[in-house]
Amino acid sequence: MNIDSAAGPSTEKKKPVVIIAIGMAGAGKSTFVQQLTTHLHAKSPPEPPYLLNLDPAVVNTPYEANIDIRDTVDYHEVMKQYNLGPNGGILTALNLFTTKLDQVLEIVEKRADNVKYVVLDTPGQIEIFTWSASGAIITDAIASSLPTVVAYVVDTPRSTAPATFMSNMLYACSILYKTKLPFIVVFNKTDVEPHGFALEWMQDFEAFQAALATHHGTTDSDGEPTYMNSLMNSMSLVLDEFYKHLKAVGVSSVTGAGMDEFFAAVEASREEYEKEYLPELARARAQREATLQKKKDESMNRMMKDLAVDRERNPRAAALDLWDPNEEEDEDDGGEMDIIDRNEDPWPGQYIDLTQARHKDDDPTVWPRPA
Ligand SMILES: Nc1nc2c(ncn2[C@@H]2O[C@H](COP(=O)(O)OP(=O)(O)OP(=O)(O)O)[C@@H](O)[C@H]2O)c(=O)[nH]1
Repeated sequence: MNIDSAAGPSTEKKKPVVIIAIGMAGAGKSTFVQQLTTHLHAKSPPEPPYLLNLDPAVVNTPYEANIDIRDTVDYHEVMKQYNLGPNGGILTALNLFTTKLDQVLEIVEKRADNVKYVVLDTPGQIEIFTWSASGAIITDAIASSLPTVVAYVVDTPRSTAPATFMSNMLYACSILYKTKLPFIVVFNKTDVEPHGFALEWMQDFEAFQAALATHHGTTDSDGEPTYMNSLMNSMSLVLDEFYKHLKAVGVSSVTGAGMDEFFAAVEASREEYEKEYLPELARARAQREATLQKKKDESMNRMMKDLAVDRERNPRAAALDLWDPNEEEDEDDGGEMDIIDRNEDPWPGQYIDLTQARHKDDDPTVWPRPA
């Protein structure tokens, strides 16, 4: 953070917070990211965020991304070469981009001292990011190096019907339990529809049930509650528990209303990340390492036993099988940077189309085809 010079040399610099903007198509993610940027630029001194666009299919972004997936993967080429439709194309483009994730992280970490926020705009088709392996890899990799928060953008005017609201909240719930990251529900477009009704439904399940009872289509021709109505009634009790684990704010990405509240929620989420997510991450990592070490030890013991048996059976071959210290080691292929950080000066031929690699005779790379 930019405050440490004022706070004295002993104060440790805070890491930037990564905000992952997720939401249904048309919820306003890109406009929200643009409004975040405007808000941070307007601060004194300005705090421009570091922006990553992960939507390969977006035609225009209303902000200038620092790293843009479209610089690395040509989504139309991916569709053509792999014979895919739009969703398959976006998913495959994201998979190809994920193969370069180490470079992205390296660049982001280099910028970490100079920015307070890193913002990720995700593909319009929500499930492509939230339910794909690459989405999970990107989220986990980022969250294991920097404090990360999910901003789940909701189209408020389209969520006023209890059934739509509940579907949206169930989706949010599934993302929360999948990522386990601090979670902010951002009720967007409050200039069109204030989000008071949503907060009330989240705080008081009886208010939600009352809204459900009065909403048309929730009773059958005999005036009895429909199956859907009963289901949603029960679900509202389940979701009541889930609502306790998240923060909710209302914003307008057009007027900028609610942005201060959003950033207050982000700061609270940073603390939550440090207190809850990090220890859990360390525990899971230690467990994984212990399991891996156990497996390694087991296979090493097995191999040593097999080797001993082989040597006993064939002592002549064993005598020839010696390590030669003069033998040359395999050379490291060096980490050539392909990801473009737009903050740096452009250079000729910086555009790298990953999909074109398949066509170069001298390049043996074969991109994996989707299953
Ligand atoms: N009135 C109003 N309109 C908004 C607001 N935020 C976004 N919009 C509009 O909603 C539409 C969708 O916004 P986008 O930012 O493109 O939504 P998105 O979620 O990025 O959409 P995808 O590209 O499909 O992922 C656009 O017409 C925006 O102008 C808001 O706060 N208020």
